[in-house]
Amino acid sequence: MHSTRSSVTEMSTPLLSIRGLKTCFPTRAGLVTAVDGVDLDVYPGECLGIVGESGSGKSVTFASVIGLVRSPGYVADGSMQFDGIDLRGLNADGWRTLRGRDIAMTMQDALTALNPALTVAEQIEEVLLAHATDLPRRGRRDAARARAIEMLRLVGIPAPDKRIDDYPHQFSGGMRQRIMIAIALSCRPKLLIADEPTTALDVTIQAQVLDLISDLRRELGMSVVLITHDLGIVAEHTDRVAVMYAGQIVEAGVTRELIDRPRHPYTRGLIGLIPRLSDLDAPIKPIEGQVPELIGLGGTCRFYDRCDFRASRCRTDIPMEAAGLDHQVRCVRVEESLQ
Ligand SMILES: Nc1ncnc2c1ncn2[C@@H]1O[C@H](COP(=O)(O)OP(=O)(O)OP(=O)(O)O)[C@@H](O)[C@H]1O
Repeated sequence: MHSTRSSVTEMSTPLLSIRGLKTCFPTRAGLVTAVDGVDLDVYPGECLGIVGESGSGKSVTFASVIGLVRSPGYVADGSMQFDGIDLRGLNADGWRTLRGRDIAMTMQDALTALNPALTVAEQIEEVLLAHATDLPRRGRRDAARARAIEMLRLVGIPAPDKRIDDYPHQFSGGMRQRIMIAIALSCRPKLLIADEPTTALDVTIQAQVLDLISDLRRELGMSVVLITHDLGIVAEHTDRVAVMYAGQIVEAGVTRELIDRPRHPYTRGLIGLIPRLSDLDAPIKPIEGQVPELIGLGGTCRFYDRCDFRASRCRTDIPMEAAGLDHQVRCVRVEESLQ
């Protein structure tokens, strides 16, 4: 996301800057390149959406950013700078400090991410005692508990002073998601990575949790990366968006512009999946086919097999090109496909 830049991005230095990120998993079938040459910037205070079908590399990209790629996977190439820190140069201690304090990530499934054997109080206090730098030396534990209750109140848990001593299974799915957000935000991180924060929730609770993240972003002045497969959520809650397909970003830009003027045939397919408010009964036409196996790709556009506009000149590695103000696209047939 460089080249032509809009007013959203031109004034500030990115908080997180990723260039040429490549993350691989050795498997029996061969080397899976789950993330292949990703460039991304996240600016202070913004919400960046990462959208794409299942298996496009969204989670692995951000697992790489927080140093939690599952073994035997590894970051094979690229650079990642966060607030002046070279993330690839961090040792285990460095990661531990950064993860609790400056970058927090909420996982897709709150029930498995939370520890079932510890009360909510114990889980939030553990993070605070390890990372909060502004708790008083005397009465640290009491101060951590008070802060934990305040966090639960902030994310909308009723009667937080009583519920704080309950275990995760005593809460509903929506409440558990809120608790995970409370834990993630308890040290006031500069960056929150929210991976599918609402997939498991019904629509009303979904909207509440997403509104909560937006409100807290404004209140705490943090940046948010919102990972989702739902472009409808992106349209409502993000400032900029990157569309991922088969380990690469295929289109990126300011959300409004990208939704109003999508260029890549894949993005246009995803937009076709947003139900129109005026016509909720209209049939949704899914994008036919599947994301390709991420082994030995290269030498052709990755969307080739599923694309209605494929041509012989798509049989090469396609670079990202500027397509407008802070708008880039990885397609050599943009003009023809728009006619
Ligand atoms: N542990 C692993 N071993 C082998 N391959 C893996 C592993 N984890 C991820 N991958 C590969 O990376 C690809 C991208 O996974 P990732 O979880 O980033 O996708 P995603 O876009 O976040 O999808 P979802 O929305 O389902 O979470 C997978 O399709 C798979 O090929």
